[in-house]
Amino acid sequence: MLTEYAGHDKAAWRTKLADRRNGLAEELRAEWSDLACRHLAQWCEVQSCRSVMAYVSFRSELNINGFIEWCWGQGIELLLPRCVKRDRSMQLYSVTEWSQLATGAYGIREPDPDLSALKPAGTVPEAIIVPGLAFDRNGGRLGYGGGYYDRFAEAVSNAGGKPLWIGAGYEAQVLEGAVPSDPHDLRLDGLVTERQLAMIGQ
Ligand SMILES: Nc1nc2c(c(=O)[nH]1)N(C=O)[C@@H](CNc1ccc(C(=O)N[C@@H](CCC(=O)O)C(=O)O)cc1)CN2
Ligand SMILES: Nc1ncnc2c1ncn2[C@@H]1O[C@H](COP(=O)(O)OP(=O)(O)OP(=O)(O)O)[C@@H](O)[C@H]1O
Repeated sequence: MLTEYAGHDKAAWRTKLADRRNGLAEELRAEWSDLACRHLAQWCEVQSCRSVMAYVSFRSELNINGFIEWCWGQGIELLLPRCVKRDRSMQLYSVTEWSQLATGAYGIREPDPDLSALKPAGTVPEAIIVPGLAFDRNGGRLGYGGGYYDRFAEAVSNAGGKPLWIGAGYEAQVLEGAVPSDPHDLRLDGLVTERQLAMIGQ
């Protein structure tokens, strides 16, 4: 039952799921990350994507750096978020090389505002690749609890945008049941793992 996960229980889930992800061997994480990057690139090619919002992995997250570099090679506009802690919003920057990043909020490598181009508020990428602690097969996602992506999804929706939201993680992060979910939580359109990129409900 979804209600049994409501509210503060998410915290216990986060600890358990972070431990599980941290326990995956580094070598396997690298191998799985490479496979997922290939699925992402292939999917972008089929979609003829011209702009993608990605993330720079931290801790033991699925590393999509290979995909980011593939986008650069293809001339696909690559957007990365910068956290604004004050109101827990995210601003988008267009990034063309790693040297434009600097260590930012939470120790995550983010666009350096002096070295990258800020996109106007309301910019809507065609696809948004979303990190997380856990996912389910119906578009549910559990993040770190900052609500950054949930707020961003609301802003995108208010701007009238309809991007494709693609969760990214290892198969080991995909729960067979439903992840704890609240009404404000972002729903994903697809999920990429080392196994495949699958659209939800297909
Ligand atoms: N690579 C990457 N970038 C991302 C995210 C992400 O999950 N992965 N985010 C996705 O939202 C945003 C950052 N959100 C974060 C929110 C909380 C914590 C964090 O360290 N939380 C503490 C516990 C709570 C606290 O101290 O405030 C922790 O986990 O120890 C980290 C990132 C934006 N950028
Ligand atoms: N659109 C929103 N507007 C205002 N507050 C929000 C919004 N979405 C989420 N929040 C708040 O943000 C907090 C964190 O939400 P939640 O626990 O769902 O985070 P999460 O999705 O796991 O984290 P993240 O998106 O950062 O990875 C909650 O207190 C929630 O009420």
